[in-house]
Amino acid sequence: MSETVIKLDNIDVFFDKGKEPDQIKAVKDVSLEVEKGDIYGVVGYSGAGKSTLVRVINLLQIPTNGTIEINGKIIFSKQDGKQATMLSTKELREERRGIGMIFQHFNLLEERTVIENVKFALRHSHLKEKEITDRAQELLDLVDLGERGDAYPTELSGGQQQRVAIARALANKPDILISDEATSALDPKNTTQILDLLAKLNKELGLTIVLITHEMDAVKKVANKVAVMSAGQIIERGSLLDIFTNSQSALTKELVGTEQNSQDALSILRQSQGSDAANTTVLKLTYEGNSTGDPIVTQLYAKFGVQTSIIYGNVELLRDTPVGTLYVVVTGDDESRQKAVEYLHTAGVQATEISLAEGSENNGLDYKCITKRS
Ligand SMILES: Nc1ncnc2c1ncn2[C@@H]1O[C@H](COP(=O)(O)OP(=O)(O)OP(=O)(O)O)[C@@H](O)[C@H]1O
Repeated sequence: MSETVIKLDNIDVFFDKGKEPDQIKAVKDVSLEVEKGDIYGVVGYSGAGKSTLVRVINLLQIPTNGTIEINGKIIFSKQDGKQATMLSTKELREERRGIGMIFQHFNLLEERTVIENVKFALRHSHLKEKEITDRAQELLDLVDLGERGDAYPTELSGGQQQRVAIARALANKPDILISDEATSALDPKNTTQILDLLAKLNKELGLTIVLITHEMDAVKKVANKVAVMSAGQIIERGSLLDIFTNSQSALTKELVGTEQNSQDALSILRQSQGSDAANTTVLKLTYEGNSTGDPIVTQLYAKFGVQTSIIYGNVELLRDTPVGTLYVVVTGDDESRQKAVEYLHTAGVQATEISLAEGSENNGLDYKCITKRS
């Protein structure tokens, strides 16, 4: 059974602007549930409110209103200015130990060696000196830097420094890790290494990760769930697959890149359709796993006598699962086309009918979901 580890209810974070009457509403009425073992991507452009929202999780940012529950315990609650729950400083320190955090800038102590940086995070633990050293070494081994304990941060690459920061963040054995743009300053190779490491920690330690980023590629590689933020609110959320294959808002489509693909497909379709639109249906097909589109499309002719032309296609890796998208034109009588669509449904293919009418919603694309993945 799934277990909720982070529950944010109706969170507002408003900042006063000095003497001005208006406030900056950085987070507006946001609710979010993160379950144990999730890698929950929170994406959006700069200024959307992502950092402010995640800083609320460990009360680095005190909300204006809302309730924060961590591992079933309410650690903060305030509604309409009335405070119901706020932990003491000591309790808060304890709670924060259960939540590690990494940032875009690694914030390492440059005058201390790598192992000393990790040991620094254990200075308030009740461990003895030898135990602290052993634990720090164990953490460095975990992030594949077991041999570099005596190096200084400046002797390491950006990716290695971020791995030290991860080791430090895990020092007190948190069950939640918040990653705030942790790969934003890294090159693609180091980014991949860090994301692979986060995925490994998630899998091997059962670490729950909240991944704040403006890079959809990072989310695509490791997250299982995604929330899209804009102007202080979550405008869309869902499983990684849903967000990529069935995104609703223009911003989400823009972030995942499907908007451009759709527009390319649409313009090809408009050119190729001509006036012969009778007896045809334009479909966007989405399928996951190792099946490829070709056999499915070929089978439609053999089984139902409908002709199917592929107009546009691509395959993406979501986590490690290939997900294909095809834009196809299906030609045949009404009944055969309907049967073909039903067959696609039973074959686990999501089919979305596309209207080519000019001026229809969404820049000419009018989605009507006619089958759903079962
Ligand atoms: N301490 C603060 N005082 C006043 N305004 C703030 C404060 N912190 C954040 N803001 C404002 O709140 C809004 C959201 O900022 P936030 O940093 O949460 O966005 P973000 O999505 O994380 O973007 P970025 O990646 O650029 O940090 C912005 O308008 C920002 O200027």
